[in-house]
Amino acid sequence: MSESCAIVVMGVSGRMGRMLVQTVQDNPKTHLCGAVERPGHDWIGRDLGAALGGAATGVVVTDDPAEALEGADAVIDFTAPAATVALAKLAADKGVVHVIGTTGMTEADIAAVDAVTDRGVVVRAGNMSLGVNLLVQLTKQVAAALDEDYDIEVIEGHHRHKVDAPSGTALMLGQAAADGRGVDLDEASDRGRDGITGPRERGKIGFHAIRGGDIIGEHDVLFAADGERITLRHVASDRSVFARGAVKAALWGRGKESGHYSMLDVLGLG
Ligand SMILES: NC(=O)C1=CN([C@@H]2O[C@H](COP(=O)(O)OP(=O)(O)OC[C@H]3O[C@@H](n4cnc5c(N)ncnc54)[C@H](OP(=O)(O)O)[C@@H]3O)[C@@H](O)[C@H]2O)C=CC1
Ligand SMILES: O=C(O)C1=N[C@H](C(=O)O)C[C@H](O)C1
Repeated sequence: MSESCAIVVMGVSGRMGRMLVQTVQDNPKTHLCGAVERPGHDWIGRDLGAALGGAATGVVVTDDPAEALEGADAVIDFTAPAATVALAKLAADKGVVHVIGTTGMTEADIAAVDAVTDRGVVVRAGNMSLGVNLLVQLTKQVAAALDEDYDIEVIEGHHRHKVDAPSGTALMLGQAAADGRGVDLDEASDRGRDGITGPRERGKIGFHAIRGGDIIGEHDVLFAADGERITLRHVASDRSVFARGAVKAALWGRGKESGHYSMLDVLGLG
């Protein structure tokens, strides 16, 4: 294993892709060895540095993940579910750690990723920031301490370009609340009320999504009872928190036994 971790960034022109390039380049323990965009993208065949409007990096953007993964230690993937599912098999077959930040994945998508973890190392989380992963643990603790007199609502806000709801983070927080309370999230979920909904059903975990402007990512978990409310809140003010977590996951995953890991494993919070 070489000293510096060789990392490929998938979806390199995206909001997270650009932030990941900078974070990988700034980290003394990592270097960028590949950059991938979807077929037809106008960056294909160009030097990544030049495409980003700076100095040449020697890394040429490709639409062929197999080519990019040659000699890589890890690939960091914040793209879209179909791209992530296809990449999971390739990364596992090539022995490359697959760090997945992509959200909006269906149960079938997650099962497809899970299927490669007999031979591949996957680290997947709907949010890679330290703060949110701590909030997940706090949410579980608070939900375990309170009974159903405390109504739980997860409220999230993101930029206008986000395509999935509830956010991956909201689902992590909802799962933590359900785990703390000892209930099944699928049965307890109440998503996006609208119309004559009737009174709130006891024990439900509500989800609400705000979309607007350039909000990077805001999550509240509300515990509301008669006479008092508790709100647990995380606000991301810079995408670097996600990128730093992803790079940490790539470094952590090197040399690990095959398996499907989360950021709680990486951060030692599991
Ligand atoms: N887990 C976490 O901590 C975080 C997760 N996310 C998640 O990451 C994902 C990306 O977010 P964001 O960066 O804002 O989105 P963007 O749309 O800005 O970026 C996604 C990039 O992936 C590219 N892409 C899509 N399909 C492919 C493919 N087959 N091969 C290569 N590249 C592809 C897109 O290209 P094109 O636009 O040309 O299709 C785009 O450049 C979302 O699911 C988001 O929820 C975001 C932040 C933090
Ligand atoms: O799409 C985003 O931007 C983000 N997505 C993740 C999510 O779905 O929770 C994480 C972060 O909140 C930003």
